[in-house]
Amino acid sequence: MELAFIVNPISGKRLKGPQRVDLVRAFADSEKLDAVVWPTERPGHAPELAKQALAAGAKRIVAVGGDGTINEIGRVIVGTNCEFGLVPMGSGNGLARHIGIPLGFNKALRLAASGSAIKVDTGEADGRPFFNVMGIGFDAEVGRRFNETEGRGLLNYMKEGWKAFRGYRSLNCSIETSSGTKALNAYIVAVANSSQYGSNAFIAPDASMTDGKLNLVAISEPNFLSFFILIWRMFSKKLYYSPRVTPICSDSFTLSMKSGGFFHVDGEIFRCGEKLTVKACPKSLRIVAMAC
Ligand SMILES: Nc1ncnc2c1ncn2[C@@H]1O[C@H](COP(=O)(O)OP(=O)(O)OP(=O)(O)O)[C@@H](O)[C@H]1O
Repeated sequence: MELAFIVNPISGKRLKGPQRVDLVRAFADSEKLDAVVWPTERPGHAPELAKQALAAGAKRIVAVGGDGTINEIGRVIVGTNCEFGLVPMGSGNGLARHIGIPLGFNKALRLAASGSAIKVDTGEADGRPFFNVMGIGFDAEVGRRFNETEGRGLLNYMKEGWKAFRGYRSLNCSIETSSGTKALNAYIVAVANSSQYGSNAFIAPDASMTDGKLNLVAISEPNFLSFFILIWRMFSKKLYYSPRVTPICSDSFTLSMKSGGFFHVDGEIFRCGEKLTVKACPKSLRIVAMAC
């Protein structure tokens, strides 16, 4: 078996359910690919299927889903020789957008099956691989709320963001890198491997996935007006112009907080203690990409 398509039938909004799986099967048949097409049946199923595909000798595994599905499969592939293809079917598709994958289903399928792969960096937070963005503070709080709602998409994400904004207070943390330690009172601390959360909301507009580094972006507590200005700056790639934003580029970060809390990796929420180590893993993933 050359190729394995792992299809999350419930992610995003387009072509949901069995028809998504059928379309991938029809594509694999029409192109006469030496491929299997496996749908995921529950959360946590994609990593099991990815392990199965690796054990069966797949040379390329294609994730058909959103950033959560990409993370579930990517964390099995990272550090191996197996190539990774993406067919973006999520609500934000941050990683796919960063690496120039077409959002159209057929174009993306074609590229994922036959495009060439390049080696890119990945990140690790508390030992958990991430490919797009990880974060603590407000960032993790919005992710936690978003995961608990049925609704998907940018509008629902912003709705949850607004609800969280009304009750959230910043956290004191210190950020240690090889060039020193910085104490901050931050509302959001995000560490980005790619440039955007998804839906063209750029948290680290200058991020590169081949520089061996990650981009930490700390944002101090906004008021009502600056909350909306920050959002506008994100969508216009101008976040770093804000006086509330501190960007730091490094190959590793140790974040120390007064108490433990939550962090997210690519939108998946986990608990952390008072210290959280985030590091870059240079050139650790072979991914089909048009840009990086
Ligand atoms: N058959 C299934 N039923 C329910 N949940 C599933 C199934 N297969 C996968 N999942 C879970 O669906 C979750 C959401 O998937 P994913 O993140 O890819 O989509 P999304 O949230 O719509 O997109 P994005 O991450 O871009 O916002 C994942 O955490 C995954 O574990």
